[in-house]
Amino acid sequence: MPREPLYPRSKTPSRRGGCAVIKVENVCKSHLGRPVLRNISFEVNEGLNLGLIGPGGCGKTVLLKIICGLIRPDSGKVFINDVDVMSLKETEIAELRKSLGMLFQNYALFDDMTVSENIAFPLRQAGEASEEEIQELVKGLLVEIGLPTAAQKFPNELSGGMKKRVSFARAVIHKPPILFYDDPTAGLDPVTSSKIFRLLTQMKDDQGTTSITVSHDIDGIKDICENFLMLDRGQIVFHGSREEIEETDIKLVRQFWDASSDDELG
Ligand SMILES: Nc1ncnc2c1ncn2[C@@H]1O[C@H](COP(=O)(O)OP(=O)(O)OP(=O)(O)O)[C@@H](O)[C@H]1O
Repeated sequence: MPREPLYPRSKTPSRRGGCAVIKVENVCKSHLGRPVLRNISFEVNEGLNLGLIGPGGCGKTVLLKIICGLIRPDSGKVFINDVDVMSLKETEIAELRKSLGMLFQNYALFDDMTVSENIAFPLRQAGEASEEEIQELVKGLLVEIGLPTAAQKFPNELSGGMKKRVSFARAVIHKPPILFYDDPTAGLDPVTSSKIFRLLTQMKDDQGTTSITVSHDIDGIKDICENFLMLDRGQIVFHGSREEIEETDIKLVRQFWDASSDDELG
């Protein structure tokens, strides 16, 4: 029998029919006196995945953290489903984050919890699923991420790549309507990377998830994102569709896109 989504999309204010779910307006951020993000504005429409690309240190992670409410910008605004994230109190931001899925580079697994407990954490926090449902979902996800026997292991018994896969499972288990992935396949072998990209696409196709994916794996994200935004030294240098980025004559963008694709092939 088809189950209701565990985190029904209607629980968060949403605009449908291809409307903007994530809106970033004139965001600026400096760090230690240096500009990290300069006047960033863009939107991500419902059900789409935006690929956020650019050279190391150009500000991708900081931008993602600002959108999730983990870092405050110096100026500018972020709206998630029309809610002005900056206007929220800490407790409200914490509440909003429960409806987001986030996968950041530093895994952030709880060391004193087993793999199974780590993955189940967002569901237990939401308090909407029965223990039986939780166990079933965890088991299914463990198979999908290729770790069917790791349920009772602790994070310190896992390799970096395994931790990454567990973090991915934890980010998606509550089927959040909005997902942020910071380099979800970094450090993973090609087979596991394509598994993760497949799962990510499945989330989008099945749940209509809206997402932003930071990745250095251009070949990998080419097929899973509809649009791409490239940053360079904190500024947007490109925003458009896959067709547009493949045809762009902006030299910097061309070079980055082609070189990154070649790297992956080599
Ligand atoms: N809390 C913070 N707020 C603002 N800027 C920060 C903060 N922490 C680090 N930075 C700076 O932000 C800059 C951009 O870093 P960021 O991690 O966003 O780059 P990135 O594009 O994700 O790089 P990579 O591809 O290597 O992961 C760095 O120069 C860093 O010093």
